[in-house]
Amino acid sequence: MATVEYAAGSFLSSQYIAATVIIAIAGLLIFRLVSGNKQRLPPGPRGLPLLGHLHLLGMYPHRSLCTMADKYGPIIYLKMGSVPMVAVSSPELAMEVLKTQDQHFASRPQFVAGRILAYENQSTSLQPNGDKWRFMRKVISQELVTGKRLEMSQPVRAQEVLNTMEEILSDGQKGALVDLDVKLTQLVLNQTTLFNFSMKYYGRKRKDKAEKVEEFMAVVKTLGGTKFFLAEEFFPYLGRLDIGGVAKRLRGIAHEADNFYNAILKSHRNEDGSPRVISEKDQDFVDVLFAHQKENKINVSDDLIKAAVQDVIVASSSTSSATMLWALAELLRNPEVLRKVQKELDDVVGRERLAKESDLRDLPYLRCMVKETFRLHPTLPTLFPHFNEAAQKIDGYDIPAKCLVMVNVYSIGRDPKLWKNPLDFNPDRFLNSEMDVKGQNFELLPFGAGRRMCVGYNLGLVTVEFGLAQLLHTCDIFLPEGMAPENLNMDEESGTSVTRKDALLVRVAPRLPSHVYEKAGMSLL
Ligand code: HEM
Repeated sequence: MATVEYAAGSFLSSQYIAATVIIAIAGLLIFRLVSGNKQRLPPGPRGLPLLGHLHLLGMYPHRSLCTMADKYGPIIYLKMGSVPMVAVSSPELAMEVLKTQDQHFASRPQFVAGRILAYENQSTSLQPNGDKWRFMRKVISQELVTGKRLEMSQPVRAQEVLNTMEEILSDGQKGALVDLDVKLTQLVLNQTTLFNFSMKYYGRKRKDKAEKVEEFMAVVKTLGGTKFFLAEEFFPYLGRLDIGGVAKRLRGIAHEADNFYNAILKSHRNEDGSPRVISEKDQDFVDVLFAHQKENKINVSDDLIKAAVQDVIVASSSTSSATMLWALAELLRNPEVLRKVQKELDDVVGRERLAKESDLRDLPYLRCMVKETFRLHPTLPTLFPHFNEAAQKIDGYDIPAKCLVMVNVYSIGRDPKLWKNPLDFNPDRFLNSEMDVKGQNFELLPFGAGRRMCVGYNLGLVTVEFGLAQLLHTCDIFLPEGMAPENLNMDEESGTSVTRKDALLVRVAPRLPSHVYEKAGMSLL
């Protein structure tokens, strides 16, 4: 009897357990169903179990999101593995995210790649919304890229542009095809590193101050080309597996970069470790940050300084040079526009002197051409991901907490409802328009808008506009012999920013009388 009782008891007990499990699963499903019904998520395509919609983004997420927007509308909900993502692609919804609800969406997701490469996400662009981020933005906007500082650093920028034009023209005179990709990338990197820590790395006339040029070039290239999405960003439980050894590789790069920044910090310190004494006008970004470290109002660690310096190098260099290269490629494909830009330069600057930054205000067509480039080729086509800590609503839809929010400025720039013949490169569309790129017009947002807007947009803009003005004024550029404009490859390469896939190789000839170059100290051979 006891045995039967025991057996029955045991039987009942396993029935009980099975029932409990079934009820639990059913309860969970019902809860999910009910709570899922309660939430009104934005529309979007059907995802796969576990993977969500990751497989739909492909190599060029901005373009895939643009195609999805055509089907599902200007707000889409996706799952990246276990991470929710919302993409908006209309000026109205961009305004909602970046202006009306700016305070809710002004944070950043904490990327695993950023933890490895950017000193625990301490760079300005990856910091979450908080005191340190506000501090860094304030230092950059009030001490690094103020109108006064930009004016003070103008001769340095101008000299670098001149050196680059001299190299381009010299190479062109030798009959070689000139790789504008290399020349303009090096130009912007020189300008950026001079601005950040008073050293430059490239060119015939470099002061031989900087060491390990190749290593530096490799690090910047790798950082610029890194896609910030590792598998473990979206599948946290895969973290320890490090599939493909990506995290290990990133740690190697981070180590190299760290050695490099340590040397820079050391060069800005005295033997005893105190910051070097230098007049205010000669201070670079590292000096400015050391001064704040000394004040000790907020914990400005060496890591924070290194993260900030690296951020400005990566954020400013790849974006500015890529924009110039897109502009030049469009001009080569649209010779009529090129002729108009050069005619304006001849009318305003003439052929008896070189252009100056102060000429830019009198070159409206050139500035329209730059806007048109930003419209068709925003180098950060979905901005950096925005992030909301708490659940919010956009356009009546529920946005879950901790969601990646992407603003697809690429889609907006090519929307036929907003732009006539959107795929044409036509700067004239901006001629009688008040629209600018400074975050007030949500149809055109190459620098974003609101609290997270690019903090160096004024420097970025002048770098691009002046670099192009000087290049197009001093040089005639042509496609390689026999290449038709429509055959110039416009494919994209997607990394931290979207650049041209192919190098831009051109033939170059001087446009100005030789005495103008001589007077400027340029030797063309
Ligand atoms: C043509 C050149 C440039 C373009 C197109 C560009 C574009 C952008 C964009 C789209 C963002 C993200 C905005 C968002 O997430 O909402 C950004 C952020 C940023 N940019 Fe730029 N940028 C350029 C040049 C520069 C320069 C010269 C600097 C140097 C001071 C700079 C420093 C930064 C920083 C630090 C951030 C992060 C801001 C934050 O998260 O608070 N950028 N940039």
